[in-house]
Amino acid sequence: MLENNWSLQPQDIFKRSPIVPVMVINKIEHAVPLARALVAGGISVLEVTLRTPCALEAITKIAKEVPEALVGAGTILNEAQLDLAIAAGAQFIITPGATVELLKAGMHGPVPLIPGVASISEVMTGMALGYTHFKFFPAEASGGVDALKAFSGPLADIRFCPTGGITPSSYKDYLALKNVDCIGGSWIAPTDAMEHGDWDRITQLCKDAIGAL
Ligand SMILES: O=C(O)C(=O)C[C@H](O)[C@H](O)COP(=O)(O)O
Repeated sequence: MLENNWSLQPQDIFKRSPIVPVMVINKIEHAVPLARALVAGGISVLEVTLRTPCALEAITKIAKEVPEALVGAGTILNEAQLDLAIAAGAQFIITPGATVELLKAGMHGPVPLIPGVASISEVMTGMALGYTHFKFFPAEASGGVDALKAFSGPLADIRFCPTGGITPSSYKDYLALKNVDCIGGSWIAPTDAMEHGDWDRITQLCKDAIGAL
């Protein structure tokens, strides 16, 4: 098992916010207002997906201009992207799946990596390398709440952040599970609200979601 030398530990991320917005930022000018709207609504762990050309720049800007948030990079598929995200200022890394190469690189990196898994075997591969906190992805399509309940038997000490297909009507069911600390979702940062600059709507979505817990 490898030892990590991370600047913070995965539990610091998992325990900080029950909801992690999965952010797809199409325009760089949306990055900071979006981050501020989420923070104003009580959500301060932010995952910026590396799915758009301005994602890395968005991470850099949010890290500099919204210091009250923890900003991480999502959709990291390989070591090259891992290095770019860290250089951009990502404070944590989330991957949709996990290769052994990426798991090893993440363990040697300066910030925590949360590997994506969809099966017990994938968790076991991560555990063998020292990982204890995982993204369960795609959560709904991989068995959802029932799968995570089943995981808690053999994988008693492992924590999950389910993501993928989670909605305002299902997120509480996931958060009620004993092996779940937080969930990821895109509904909290809708593209149309960003396009219209409707930051108040995003803040309200956060307040509603957090307030209902
Ligand atoms: O790109 C990634 O690495 C991802 O993490 C994918 C996202 O987790 C899902 O797209 C979540 O989106 P929703 O299902 O709309 O909540």
